[in-house]
Amino acid sequence: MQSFGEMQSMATNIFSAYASVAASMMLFRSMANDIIPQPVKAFVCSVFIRFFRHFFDRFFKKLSPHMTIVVDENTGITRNQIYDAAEIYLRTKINPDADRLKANKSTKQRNINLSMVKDQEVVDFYEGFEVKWQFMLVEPEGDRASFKSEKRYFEATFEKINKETVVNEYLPFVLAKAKEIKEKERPVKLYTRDCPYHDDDEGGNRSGNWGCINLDHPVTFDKLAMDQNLKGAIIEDLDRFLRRKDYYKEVGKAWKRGYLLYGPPGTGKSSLIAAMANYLKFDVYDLELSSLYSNSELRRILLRTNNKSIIVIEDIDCSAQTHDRDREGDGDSESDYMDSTNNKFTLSGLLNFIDGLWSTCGDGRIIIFTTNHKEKLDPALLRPGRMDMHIHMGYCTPEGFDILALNYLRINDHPRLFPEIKGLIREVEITPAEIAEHLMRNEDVDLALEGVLGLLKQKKDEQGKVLEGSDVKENKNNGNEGVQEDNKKEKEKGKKKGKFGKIVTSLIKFKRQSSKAAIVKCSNCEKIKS
Ligand SMILES: Nc1ncnc2c1ncn2[C@@H]1O[C@H](COP(=O)(O)OP(=O)(O)OP(=O)(O)O)[C@@H](O)[C@H]1O
Repeated sequence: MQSFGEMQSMATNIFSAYASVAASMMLFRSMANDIIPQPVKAFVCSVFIRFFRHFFDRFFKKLSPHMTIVVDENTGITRNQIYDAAEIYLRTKINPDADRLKANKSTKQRNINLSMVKDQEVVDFYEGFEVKWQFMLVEPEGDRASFKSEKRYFEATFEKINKETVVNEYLPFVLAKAKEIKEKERPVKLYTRDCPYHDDDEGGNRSGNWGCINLDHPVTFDKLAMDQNLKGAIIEDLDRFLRRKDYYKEVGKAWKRGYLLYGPPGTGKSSLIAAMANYLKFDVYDLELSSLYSNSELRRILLRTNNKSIIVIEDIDCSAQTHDRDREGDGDSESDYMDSTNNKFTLSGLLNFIDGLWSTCGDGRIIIFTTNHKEKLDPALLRPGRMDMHIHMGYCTPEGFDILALNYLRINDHPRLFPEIKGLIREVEITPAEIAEHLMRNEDVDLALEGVLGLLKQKKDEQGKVLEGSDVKENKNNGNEGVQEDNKKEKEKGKKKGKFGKIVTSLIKFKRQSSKAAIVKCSNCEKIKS
């Protein structure tokens, strides 16, 4: 056992040793402070801190059941498709109660998009597991910060056991969903050969012969004044067409559909095409047959159309090439019009393309012919299987008038004037276009309706005189019979270009006068764009 004196001297030794170590440390520290420059000290410290952080991270992450996938905005110099897709897809998953969001809209976009702000989290569920997305933004630091762009990326965190599902199923699902959303938001385009330029053509048609503008046509099926059953049948047909993409492939048929729209001018054929385009979100190609010189040109032009599009050939009866059959051959059979050299444009060239060549290229095409005179059309065009649906657009009916009154005057009824107007509509032939025009003439409901009434009375007088001594046709909407009065034919003479073409022309004019205010006439409204 140690004596008290020995213990005392040991403590003294320990204290003196501690004092000398402390003194040396202080001396060393003050020397280091004087000798080692500040940046070197900062560097040594940061190395230590990084080393320990890395060590701890690795240790604790080994125990974590989660993993994180980083989705950078760019991969090298190109954009990362997954980043773009995640940005679009996650917009639909943002918590509606979020306190802070970003609002974006480019000149090309129609709507304002809300997106995530820095560090914001969005939780998504896929196949029963959770994927937590976080938007990260790193601002550049240092002297040259203003020359560098910020770094943006997403972090997707989920349980490690779901790694395979996330990579092989979830991320492809996000890509597909984003594509779908983009398709829906994309404005429908109107392509025409008259248009000299493209409005944001992402479809890759830049090298083709088509120019395009946005089809800002507000018409939808519910705004169309036409037989409700027919309208329902068209929508059903379009839905079936969209649904059966794989079916067409299975039975070895091209995924295409043909419609023939016929009826007097002003009954809504062009409006129906615009409604179909808006419903399907298909672009429209307005093909002017009179501008074509050969079958090969036609083929080249049609091959440069995008998938999922509507090709419109208006007023097919007015096209000299398609009804002047004598020039093409001498008989009735289609083969008579074959032009083996492909040096001129022929009806058979068009029909062959619709039937055959087209099948080998492209997907999701709708071809629409319009005519005011179905009876004038070449029987080859009407052959079963060529045009899948023949749609008659007739004169206005009382039910059609209800839709027009709701569209233009926002009224469902008018006890004083509706019964008289509807009674006259049953008696006279009047187009929805004529009624629409009169409904738009006055903001005052009574005055607008009285205008329509006056027009109907005037029409009744005129038609009464023309039909003097002859029976009034019982069913004016029955097929094309109602179109055949001579006075109407006269009126339609010289009308070579449909309203659809006129809309194209006015839209192009508007684009050219971008600095001035231009008035663009739409289907059912006068829109002032500036
Ligand atoms: N059925 C309808 N429903 C609603 N509006 C219509 C209808 N028919 C015509 N209109 C109105 O009349 C205008 C002209 O109609 P539209 O150009 O669609 O007729 P169309 O049958 O194609 O005529 P055309 O044979 O002269 O090209 C449209 O912009 C629309 O405002």
